[in-house]
Amino acid sequence: MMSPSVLAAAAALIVFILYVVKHRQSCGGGKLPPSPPSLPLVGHVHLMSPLAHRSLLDLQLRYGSSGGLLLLQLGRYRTLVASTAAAATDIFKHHDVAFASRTGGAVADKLMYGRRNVSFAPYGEHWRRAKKVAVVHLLSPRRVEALARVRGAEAAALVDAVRRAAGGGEVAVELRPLLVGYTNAVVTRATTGAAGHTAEKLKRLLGGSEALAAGFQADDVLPGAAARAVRRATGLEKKLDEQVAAWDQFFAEIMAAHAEKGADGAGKEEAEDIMAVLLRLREEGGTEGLELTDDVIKAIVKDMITAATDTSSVTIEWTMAELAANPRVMAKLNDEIARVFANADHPATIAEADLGRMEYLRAVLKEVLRLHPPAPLLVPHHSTTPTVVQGYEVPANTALFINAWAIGRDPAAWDEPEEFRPERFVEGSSAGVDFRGSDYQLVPFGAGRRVCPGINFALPVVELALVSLLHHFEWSLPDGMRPDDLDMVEAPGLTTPRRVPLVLVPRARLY
Ligand code: HEM
Repeated sequence: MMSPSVLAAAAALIVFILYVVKHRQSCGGGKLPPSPPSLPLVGHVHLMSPLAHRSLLDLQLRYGSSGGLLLLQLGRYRTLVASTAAAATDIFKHHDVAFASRTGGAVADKLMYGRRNVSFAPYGEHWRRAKKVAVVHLLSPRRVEALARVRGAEAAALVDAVRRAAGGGEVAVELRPLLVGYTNAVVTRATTGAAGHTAEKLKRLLGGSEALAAGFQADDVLPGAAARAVRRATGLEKKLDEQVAAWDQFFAEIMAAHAEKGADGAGKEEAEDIMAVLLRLREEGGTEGLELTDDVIKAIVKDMITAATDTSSVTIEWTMAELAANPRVMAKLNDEIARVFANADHPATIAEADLGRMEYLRAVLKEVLRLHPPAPLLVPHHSTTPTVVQGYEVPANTALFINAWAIGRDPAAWDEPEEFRPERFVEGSSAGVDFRGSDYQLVPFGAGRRVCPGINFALPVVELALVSLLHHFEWSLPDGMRPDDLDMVEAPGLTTPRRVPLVLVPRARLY
């Protein structure tokens, strides 16, 4: 007798063949963007390595159009890949609405309450309202400003954690757990108002979800019912259900705690966390037309937590790595920090207002995000109408990868793109280029309608941690290691930390 998993795989294959035949028939007859040779059924999946952004740049260079477009069949998704600043410019300037939706799937549905969050929501009224709530009420400059005390306290805790890890001597320290601890603590406090035990719980939940979302899934290759059969047969469905239940329980407890606090929070709007703001908006009716059910509130808070935590810690780790790899830049940034502090009222404490006076710090951060965008393919977009991009027809229902990692290395947009040189943002042809979505050669936060709404939240979190680490410690490579020895390759995933966690030696500075 056949085992359930063999039966499921056979059923999946049949459904998949039917799906591919139907799908291929639905493509129009215009001039499509160029594609590499494909295999029956799998399309181009076999050409992808786990580091998709790197495979996609290789494929672009071999098979792509001169403008930077490539069309692939990745499992069940016909996928347009944009790998140059010119291609990104055309898409964001002229076809933003057409590509403003997201690819979906049962896993995203399950993990995000039927995609009723912001980042995975299909383009439409729910997304529009939820994003407005996020921009106007949750991540506004005023609310970000109100979290300054939280950031200050957690940055001080990060410095203490480094001191403890170094044990008072000059000991090599692995930075990642400390940085994840820092961003996790800031984000937990900002979203739920809780700390300590709650932050630990959240860290475990985030770890579990990441493992489930990593790599190519049955969902990416097979249509609905077949993918579900494979998930069931492989035990993934059960793990997913357990994860979903654990997150839901977590949020139910946080909501209950907020309800208990009740009117205590009223009148103290400035100190409100994101969950509290959403509950208040529901109460007051100022929800921009968004129906804020319990599930929608949970979906949005979960979205903020998952979008904010790893992206920020990954950025800080890459920055410290580039500084260790480029001692000249490290020394210049240290000088800037020392100069600003020498003129500050309290030279030992860091005021966020001082960050705005650190022009070179911002240039360093731009250079890091150019070479190491934490989400190298952004979040995949999806087209809802047919379009013509750079003269090529792109049918509706096409996924879109904007390869921000490749665009940051586009030789038509950047002088000596592989060189780490923050000065390019201060003088020369790239001076003034910013990452907020209007300069399409630098899109670590995306651009257009789907641009990241968390930029203002992320910048002080990242910059305050960096300045704290550099102001309180001198950093060097472990004994015997030279800057060129640092491995600068990413680990696979939707967000890409360093493949090799960064280990550096801190030496406390005395003030
Ligand atoms: C260094 C930190 C961060 C980076 C590099 C980053 C990057 C991104 C990218 C690439 C996207 C997708 C853009 C696109 O699809 O075109 C995105 C979307 C999003 N980000 Fe961020 N992000 C960061 C921090 C944050 C923070 C702190 C928050 C919230 C507190 C946040 C909330 C979101 C949300 C809600 C979306 C979905 C927007 C939509 O689909 O309309 N992000 N982010």
